[in-house]
Amino acid sequence: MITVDEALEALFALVTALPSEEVPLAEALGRVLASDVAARRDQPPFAASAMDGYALRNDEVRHGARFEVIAEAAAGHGFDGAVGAGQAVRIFTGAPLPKGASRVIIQEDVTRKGDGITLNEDLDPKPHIRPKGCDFRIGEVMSAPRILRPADIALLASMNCATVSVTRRPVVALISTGDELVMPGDSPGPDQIIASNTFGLKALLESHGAKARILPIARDRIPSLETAFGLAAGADLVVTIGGASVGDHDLVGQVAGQMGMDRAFYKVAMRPGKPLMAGRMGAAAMVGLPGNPVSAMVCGQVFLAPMIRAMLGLGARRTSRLTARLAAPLPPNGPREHYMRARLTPEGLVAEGRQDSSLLSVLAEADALLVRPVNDPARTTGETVEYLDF
Ligand SMILES: Nc1nc2c(c(=O)[nH]1)N[C@H]1C(S)=C(S)[C@@H](COP(=O)(O)OP(=O)(O)OC[C@H]3O[C@@H](n4cnc5c(N)ncnc54)[C@H](O)[C@@H]3O)O[C@H]1N2
Ligand code: MOO
Repeated sequence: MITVDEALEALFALVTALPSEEVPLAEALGRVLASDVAARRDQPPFAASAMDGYALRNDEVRHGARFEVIAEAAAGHGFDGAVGAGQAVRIFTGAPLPKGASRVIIQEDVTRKGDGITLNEDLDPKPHIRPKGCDFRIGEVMSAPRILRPADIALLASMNCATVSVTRRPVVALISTGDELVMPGDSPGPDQIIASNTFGLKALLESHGAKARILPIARDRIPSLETAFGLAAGADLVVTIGGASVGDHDLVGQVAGQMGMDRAFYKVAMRPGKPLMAGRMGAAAMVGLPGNPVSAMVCGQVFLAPMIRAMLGLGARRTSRLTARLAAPLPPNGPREHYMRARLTPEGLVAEGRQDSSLLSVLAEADALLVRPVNDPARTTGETVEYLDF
């Protein structure tokens, strides 16, 4: 059996960064910027007032000084003339600062009478002017790769970019296998359960930037699995769920092999998730996940999410781990890396009591996967351990 790190390296070797596509800025949230973007203008493009008030010459400012208001400058409607000695321009936030002016006095600091103003005592000392280009200069770069957040979208819009080049979303085909499965909303027979893994994995993969297609459930028969693999054509990554173990009805490896899957590995020293397989199937990468619901979700987090990030051009790196103190002791770990469902409490991390890989309710309660290294000795309360945010 190979280690988790060795499996991850083998999985990275199955994928490459995908090409880019141009999308409207309004649809770019969460996408990965594929190439650097340079600002097409200065922002602001002119020195601008930061407040509502009066623009005048700074060297004339003192308590009791009087000025004649000669014009108005508003956002979108600047004043073309110049401000001379003893003159002021009524100005509003965002308006271009008129020529000759070097300070804005906020309106709270003046007394206005007709076309004249007098400066009050205790003037706000700030100039209230935003210099041209103080936010960004023409040619300044937003660098790729980068997952676009709301603030990035706002900055790109301000740079006057209407469309943006992003990495194409990886397309993942998800195939649940098993005679016992029906879709949510169907009426299960007495021996049947609901296919939950495809839905959990679709959500997980899409939260990492993939586009996931749920294919019809494949039955535990060779022609049914062949049909499912056929329907997966065109996907960048084909993921099967279940049928990966050693039972008489576990046919995924056999059928994938007959259909040309070049196997990279089978079985990883981890818990849950041991009977994991992967390889190349034509142009696509193929990963066969174990069927137990928690095993499938943990493998999704530990293996599929990093593969998606690599395809998005974000680099081939394992999911970053955080650290926390233990709020309860742990027994020694065995020969497989153990991903334990755990809760983050104010006192620290607490592993859930029940760790059976069928228990989705325990997974949904958990907010962390506590990582126990191979043969980790017993741990006491207060020791620092690693975990994945879940
Ligand atoms: N003799 C052995 N038996 C098993 C071993 C072993 O080493 N020797 N490994 C165990 C481990 S660990 C796992 S994990 C499972 C993996 O088995 P499969 O990948 O073949 O999965 P299935 O048998 O098809 O299903 C297991 C379990 O999960 C349920 N399931 C399957 N697909 C879904 C789905 N899409 N949604 C919800 N639930 C699903 C299925 O009904 C079974 O209950 O093998 C152990 N056995
Ligand atoms: O690996 Mo199985 O995935 O332990 O339940």
